[in-house]
Amino acid sequence: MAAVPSGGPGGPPAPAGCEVRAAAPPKGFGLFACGACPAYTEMFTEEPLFAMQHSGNRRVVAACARCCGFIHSVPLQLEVIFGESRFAPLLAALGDLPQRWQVSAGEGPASVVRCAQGCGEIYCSEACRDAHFQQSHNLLCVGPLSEDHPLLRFKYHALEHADTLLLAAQVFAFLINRAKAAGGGPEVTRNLMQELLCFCHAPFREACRPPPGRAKDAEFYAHTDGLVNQAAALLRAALEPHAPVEVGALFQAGSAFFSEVLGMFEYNNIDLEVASPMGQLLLQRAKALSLSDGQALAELQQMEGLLREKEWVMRCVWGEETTGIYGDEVDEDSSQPQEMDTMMQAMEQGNDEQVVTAAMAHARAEVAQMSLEQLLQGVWPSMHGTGLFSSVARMNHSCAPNVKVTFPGNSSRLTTTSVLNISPGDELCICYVSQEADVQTRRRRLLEYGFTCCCSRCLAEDSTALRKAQKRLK
Ligand SMILES: C[S@@+](CC[C@H](N)C(=O)[O-])C[C@H]1O[C@@H](n2cnc3c(N)ncnc32)[C@H](O)[C@@H]1O
Repeated sequence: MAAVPSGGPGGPPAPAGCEVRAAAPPKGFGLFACGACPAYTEMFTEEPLFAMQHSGNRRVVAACARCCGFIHSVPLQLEVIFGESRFAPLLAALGDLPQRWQVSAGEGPASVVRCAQGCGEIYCSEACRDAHFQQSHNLLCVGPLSEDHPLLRFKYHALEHADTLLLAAQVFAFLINRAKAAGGGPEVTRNLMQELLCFCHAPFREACRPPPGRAKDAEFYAHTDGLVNQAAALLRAALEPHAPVEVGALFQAGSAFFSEVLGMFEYNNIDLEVASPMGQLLLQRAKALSLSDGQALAELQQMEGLLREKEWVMRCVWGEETTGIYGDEVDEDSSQPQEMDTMMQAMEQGNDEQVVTAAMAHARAEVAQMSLEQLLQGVWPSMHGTGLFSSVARMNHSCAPNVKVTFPGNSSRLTTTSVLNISPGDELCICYVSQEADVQTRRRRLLEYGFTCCCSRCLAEDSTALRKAQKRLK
């Protein structure tokens, strides 16, 4: 595979009050504060360059394909969570309650905008639909295509292997659209590729992590190379008829640039998490219902039945695919998603049916014990996805960070907030992993970003651990 130079300066300008410059080796570039900023102050907000909802999360949340916000439709959100046919009677029994809950919450009537070409993508507004179409969807919509079209085959390949292949396709479609808007041609395309390469640090084979227990051996490299080459060939075949010259430039070095873009999403991605409005909406409605009114009581009972079923679904069907929290990243103390994964795996493999049935019955019994108040406080699934943000992509890691990233609105727009007092010239750092984890766990997880953390907290905790171990040996 031909080499593609990557990393380095460039990219979009830094947000006001910040600058991108070289950080202390071996960190590469970093984002630095130009002025002082007191702790717990909002610093800047940022839209992603590229973002998408995890494909597994689409099973429980109806989110806008462009802004990743929850679609404003209580009926649709319930249809998605209770999508299996066994829940059809439950939804039918609700009648028009979901629409009434929507309106009573002051949300206005439910509104879902669909892709005009019938591919199934949904949006929160026409503005989002049109912007998405202009950015990349015009080249990636599968609505009008036949089953054997390379784009459909690419999408099946991506769904089977990695969501980030779909994000890489967004990047390629975006670059083609931008190149054409700027007059087109190989030179324009190469310049745009160069802008993106400042966020790339390694090809996919280097940046990706193997499944648990699997070494990065020759067989693993052959497997990942094969996966990337196959995806690149399908994407090239799908895009080439639209823009042969620009696509020629994107694939000039075979699948090398595609692989760099995939590697970029391994090292640079930010986990998107947008909280569900459903819990709050139903809580408000429940508070508004007067218990003295017979009709209101009936509505409350229906709501209670629905919430009980939702709790059961969440206990039985939630796994890492839907939460977007994968393997190692699950906090040691939150065992639920892992339990559910084990259960789902057992179900999928068709073995140990009794264990699964017993676990589901156990979940049912637990949920039956919950009071209405507990049910109303229960968590609804969040939108989980992945995004690339140009400024945050320049922020290095610290185990004692001075900045945190949140998604306070109903969209993928992130907000950065200082968590310590910041002085002019300070490097702005976030924590890439769980701050609560011990030094060994943090180091292991950070290896997935291609480095060993040597921050002062790690060094202090490491030497304490070493001293304790030495004492035990004495
Ligand atoms: C999101 S990027 C951060 C910006 C990057 N340094 C640059 O030059 O564009 C993540 C990459 O930065 C490097 N990095 C981040 N924090 C680091 C740290 N504390 N020590 C060493 N390298 C770090 C690693 O190469 C990591 O894969």
